[in-house]
Amino acid sequence: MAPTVAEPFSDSSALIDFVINQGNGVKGLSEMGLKALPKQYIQPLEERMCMTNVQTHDSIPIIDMSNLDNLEVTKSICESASKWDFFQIVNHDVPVEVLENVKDATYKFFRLPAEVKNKYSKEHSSSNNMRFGMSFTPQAEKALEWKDYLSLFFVFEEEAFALWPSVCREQVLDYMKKSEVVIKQLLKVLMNGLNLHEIDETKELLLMGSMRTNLNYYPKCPNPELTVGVGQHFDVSTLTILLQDEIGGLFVRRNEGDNWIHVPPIKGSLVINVGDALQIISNGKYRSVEHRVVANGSKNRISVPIFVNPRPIDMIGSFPELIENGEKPIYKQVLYSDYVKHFFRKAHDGKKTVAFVEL
Ligand SMILES: COc1cc(/C=C/C(=O)SCCNC(=O)CCNC(=O)[C@H](O)C(C)(C)COP(=O)(O)OP(=O)(O)OC[C@H]2O[C@@H](n3cnc4c(N)ncnc43)[C@H](O)[C@@H]2OP(=O)(O)O)ccc1O
Ligand SMILES: O=C(O)CCC(=O)C(=O)O
Ligand SMILES: [Fe+2]
Repeated sequence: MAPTVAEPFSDSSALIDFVINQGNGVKGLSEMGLKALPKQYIQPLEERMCMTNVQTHDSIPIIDMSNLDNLEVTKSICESASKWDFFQIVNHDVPVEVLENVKDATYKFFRLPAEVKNKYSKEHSSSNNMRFGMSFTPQAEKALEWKDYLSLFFVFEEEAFALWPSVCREQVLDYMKKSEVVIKQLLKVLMNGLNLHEIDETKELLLMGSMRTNLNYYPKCPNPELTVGVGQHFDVSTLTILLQDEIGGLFVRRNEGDNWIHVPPIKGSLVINVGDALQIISNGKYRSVEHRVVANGSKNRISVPIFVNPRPIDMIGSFPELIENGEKPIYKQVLYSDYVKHFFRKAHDGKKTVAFVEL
């Protein structure tokens, strides 16, 4: 009789226990040297990336931020945001050293023992503002995503210094602080592009009143073509500022049915995308854009998005100044935390969360 290959886990609950409850994550699974992808991660065909749907002759814009006083530059930011919704910036004000430090800190966090990382899980975290987890919303997903993350919601510095993991807190705080300058520049340019020249305190809070930084870790995967790193989704932020490493694997598409476009890693660049909150605030003039991450068969990948958001307590809706004469608001007013909870309640299914507030 042919020898049988021993399954590493007796059943599904043993795998969930190892990955989620004990905090080993998919990183723990990957490091076991599995020869095949566990069935819990096998995505239905429609969720997998099909390489024949990738467009190779187009690329997203790359904007040099070194001369923001130049009208051509601000025009290209607004055009990139409204035509592409996704672009990369280079020569921005976030020092390369800050970016390298936060990438190193991400590796340091994920290399911690499972029991240390698990102190930040939903069940054990001392604050709702820090969460170590796997996949996106495992309780709602038919198939899990091949990703671990640490999510850090910034409330104030004292809390971050007291509670965030010591291996990454200073680096994340520095990355957020330095990025804030760039975020303000981008939002100012984008609002100017819609003829809104005065961003008062109330508007600034609606545009960038809260920030969440996620550290994403996508371990190498035995059968990358059968699963996803992150499924097709739209961010719920106003803007997302994303630092990716040199591995690649992030894809975007503007419209359902379009081919996917790869976002190539460029050293020192930051990837910018519009999220749902800016779509709502601008009454659809800037649009959030669908994106996804594929799994990788030979390399681990990390990324560090900063989600720039309204505050959870804010009611959001289109800015009256951005609704031109005769135009009607497309979206209902919504409490931002209700919007985000709605996003987190359902799996990544490629459906637009913004439909939740369409009038
Ligand atoms: C993880 O993989 C991801 C994540 C993403 C994220 C994309 C974004 O655009 S994130 C930007 C989100 N915006 C904000 O965080 C700012 C506003 N924040 C809030 O409104 C609140 O902090 C809150 C997120 C709604 C949490 O409020 P709270 O009152 O504490 O509500 P809970 O009951 O604790 O949570 C509700 C529900 O959401 C789940 N959840 C909460 N935080 C996270 C998190 N950081 N990551 C994942 N899931 C989270 C929580 O489990 C609750 O679900 P239950 O089923 O347990 O009820 C894009 C792509 C990815 O793959
Ligand atoms: O890892 C990436 O490149 C993108 C991650 C992402 O889309 C997200 O965390 O919302
Ligand atoms: Fe995203």
